[in-house]
Amino acid sequence: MAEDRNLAVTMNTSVTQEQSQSEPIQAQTCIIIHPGSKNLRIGRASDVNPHTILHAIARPRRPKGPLHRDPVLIPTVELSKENKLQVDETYQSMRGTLQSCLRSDGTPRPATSAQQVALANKQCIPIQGSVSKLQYVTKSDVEDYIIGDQVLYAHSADQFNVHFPFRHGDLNIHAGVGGSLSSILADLETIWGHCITNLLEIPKTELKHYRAVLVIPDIYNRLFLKELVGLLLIQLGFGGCFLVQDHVAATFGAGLGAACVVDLGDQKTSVSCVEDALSQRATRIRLDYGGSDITQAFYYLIQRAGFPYKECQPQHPLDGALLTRIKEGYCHLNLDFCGLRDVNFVVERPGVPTLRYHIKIGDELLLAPLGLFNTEVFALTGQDKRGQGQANASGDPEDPHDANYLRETSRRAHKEALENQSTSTASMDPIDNSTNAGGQGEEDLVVDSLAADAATDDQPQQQLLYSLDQAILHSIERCSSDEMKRRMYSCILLVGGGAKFEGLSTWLHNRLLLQIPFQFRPEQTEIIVGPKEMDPSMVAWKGAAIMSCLESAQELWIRPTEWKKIGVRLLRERAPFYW
Ligand SMILES: Nc1ncnc2c1ncn2[C@@H]1O[C@H](COP(=O)(O)OP(=O)(O)OP(=O)(O)O)[C@@H](O)[C@H]1O
Repeated sequence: MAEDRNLAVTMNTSVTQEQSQSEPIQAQTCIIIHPGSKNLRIGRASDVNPHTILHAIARPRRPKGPLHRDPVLIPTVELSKENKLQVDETYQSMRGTLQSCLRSDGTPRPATSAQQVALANKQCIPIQGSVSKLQYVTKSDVEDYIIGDQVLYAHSADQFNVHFPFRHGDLNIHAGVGGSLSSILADLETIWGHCITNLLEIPKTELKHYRAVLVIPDIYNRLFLKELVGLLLIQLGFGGCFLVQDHVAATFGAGLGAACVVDLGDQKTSVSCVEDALSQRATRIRLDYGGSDITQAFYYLIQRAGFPYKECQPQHPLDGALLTRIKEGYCHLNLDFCGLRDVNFVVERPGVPTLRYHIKIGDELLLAPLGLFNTEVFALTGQDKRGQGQANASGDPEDPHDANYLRETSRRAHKEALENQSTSTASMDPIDNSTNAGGQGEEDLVVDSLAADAATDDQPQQQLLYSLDQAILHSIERCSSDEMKRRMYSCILLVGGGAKFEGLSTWLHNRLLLQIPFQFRPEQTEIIVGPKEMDPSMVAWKGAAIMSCLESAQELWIRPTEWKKIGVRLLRERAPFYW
């Protein structure tokens, strides 16, 4: 019911004349903010593309204060013997599969081995260039903080604390310094405020004339959302804001009414089914792996194939960024690319001569992204990786109609209904009594499920670490009707930077074709990456920009005055998603 109401809010184009006149839609005064675990995308709704920066901040460390440096790449872990064996066996079996693959013209595809690659790189000596003009940023260069890509150059000798406010697709709460909710909100205020002033060139004092749309994760934590609205309206001082889920925004960006949306980010992969601007709650899945895990898997593989840049330290920000660039430039899922391929890269560290490498890499380029379909290998970056679904709503002291209230009133109403039933049935024919017993059973079920809801408040539903194809199948299986399942199987939208691997859509298509249940098989399954030639990592941002200008979105805006007065209840009433 609540979902239907919100659907009406989002899609309703019959905003009253008065409202639309009083609030003209001006794309230049709408700022769209899409924060990610690695990247921040920010820009005016009227911009063709947003500014994309590393979503990180470095702050000078206090003398003798605690040190905390969030890594650029998700770190690898010490593998147990069994896990190491499992990872190696999985790669071995993947290599075996590649050996039996055909190219698109039907000819056998020659596979490469790690030994072949190691042999080809044995003689590789890097070419030394001139001394790099890059410089590390030191404490004396900085007044308060460093933001964005500059953070990669924050002096390594423990002068700075480095924070990424988002990790694994959600706020990066941790027990270390800078890991509390208030510290993270302070970091976000600084980073976003800095971008607005310096990249968008809007003075902070002017923000009351601007509105913000915040793109939030599909699976969200209500407490965090409440704080983020406060950050936009009170701390940053925007004149209005609304929140939109990234998957819903992606369907707007792609111009689709219904799609199973798959977001391949840096540290998470999320899937959900969206129809008419609503992400179906039961279909939401977030998995603990993304592009960063693929980069680490790639490094693991090339190390075993004699990677000649022996000094590489993936935990060093500049090497982490270098490995990421090589992955982005060369890794693929295209079976027509085979044999040893030339890979060129330059190692550049401030103040020392650059080193240019020309090396060969073989099937490692394909095996690394194939981890998306063989998730056992992601044990490399964590042996307890999981998936999760949307947590149930919990109580909020500021919201008199919070989930607890709804649960209580449902229980009371249920009890009264039962009492009424028993008095009325007492005077009835015993045959009718038995009919009522059946009805009562049904209502008990409702109460049971409400009780179960209470038991799982705030606890994200734990799920298995599905592979990409399994996650899509599981998500679609949870759609409420067969018709919807059919629609979702016919249109799968891939977004996020990780969707850019060449050949990913064909690979996924082939995997899914074999597994879609016969009765739901659509005439055609379309897998869309980069709709309308858009960069897949910008689709959600674009969608939010489009939404902000729709007349139907005008009733979603939350104003600072009403937020101060009414608070979180406004989100229940206005959010374009089930609160
Ligand atoms: N051409 C490419 N090929 C493969 N991967 C790419 C390419 N370009 C970017 N990526 C990867 O995409 C990821 C970043 O994607 P995106 O910006 O969508 O993530 P994010 O929003 O910051 O993170 P998250 O969604 O996990 O919160 C990085 O891991 C990056 O290496």
